[in-house]
Amino acid sequence: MENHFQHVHIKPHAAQMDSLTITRPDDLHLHLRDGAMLAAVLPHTARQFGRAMVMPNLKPPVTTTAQALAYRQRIMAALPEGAAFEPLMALYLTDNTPADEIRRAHESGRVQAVKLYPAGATTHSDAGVTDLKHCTKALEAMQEVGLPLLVHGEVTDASVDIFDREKIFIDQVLEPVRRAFPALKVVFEHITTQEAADYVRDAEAAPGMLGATITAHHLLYNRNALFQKGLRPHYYCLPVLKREQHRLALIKAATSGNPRFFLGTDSAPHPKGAKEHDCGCAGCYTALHALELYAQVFDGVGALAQLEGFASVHGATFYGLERNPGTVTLRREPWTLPSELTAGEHTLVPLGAGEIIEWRLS
Ligand SMILES: NC(=O)N[C@@H](CC(=O)O)C(=O)O
Ligand SMILES: [Zn+2]
Ligand SMILES: [Zn+2]
Repeated sequence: MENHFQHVHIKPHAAQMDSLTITRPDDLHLHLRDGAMLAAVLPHTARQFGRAMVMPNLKPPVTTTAQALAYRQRIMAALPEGAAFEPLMALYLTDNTPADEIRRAHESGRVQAVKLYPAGATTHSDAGVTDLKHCTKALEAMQEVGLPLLVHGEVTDASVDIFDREKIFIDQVLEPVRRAFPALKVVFEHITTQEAADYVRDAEAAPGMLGATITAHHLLYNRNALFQKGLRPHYYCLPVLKREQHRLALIKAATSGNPRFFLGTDSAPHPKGAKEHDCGCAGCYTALHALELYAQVFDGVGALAQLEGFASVHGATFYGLERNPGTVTLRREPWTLPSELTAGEHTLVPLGAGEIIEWRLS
């Protein structure tokens, strides 16, 4: 059982389902990168998902509508022939984002969100926001035109323990910004703690005003995965994996049917050499097998019936989008995940490399 997603407790259920067909899903938090990496990873996402919210933390970051539209064109050009996939674009918020840029983004019809990276919080966040007080005009404009704020929800204060950064972000940043801008739509991205799940579930918010994405890796693993018989860089992401108690709270949230919770893989490709390094990059590569990983989790708690809402309905509704046309089918058909993949001149190691996964996309 060693290499077999041992953290998911399989519940016996009355009628075992061996196949599941759902509306084509959306990945509402995704890193596609650029150039050869984009070309290598995009087909994995386009095979499964109808749309994805593409993160703007390129180097340099996507801070203007013009840059977002140009990036969108590069993504469209990298799509495999005949793929029906639509990238949803996000702007990277900085201390200097003018309100006019927000209006241009909205008017383009192609930019669906604005992303807050607290400066220094994660990969390519150095150009991020040092203090939200610099962003008042931009946030007012977002509130006015209805562009959601997506947050990497961690404080960066060096005195705050890395495992507490998300919990403290709720009180220090998230709740104050939601109070100051009551008509701002907010997505708490890649939540990792019980506190975040409880906050999103319980906060007072009209329908469509507050959401959260949950990754497959935070549903599958607790922080022990980082230290399983040695240091495991491919399980290192931000926010970092947490205790089992938190993983269980996330599973509860994701499988609850609550429309505030939806799928966002945070698939974040980094070349193998940049992960297996003395200062390894944060990010797990899950685009290859994203939907299958989520199916594994939902099946593990007997909640496959909730997968379609989480993966294909709640996120689309939040963003005011129609559901995707078409369906995807998953079958119970165990297969072994590849130990690595070629991505142009680079190698990628997918999450759970070498492990057996129960579900397979047809
Ligand atoms: N999640 C990660 O660990 N890394 C992401 C950035 C992010 O989403 O915070 C990346 O771009 O590599
Ligand atoms: Zn992030
Ligand atoms: Zn991310």
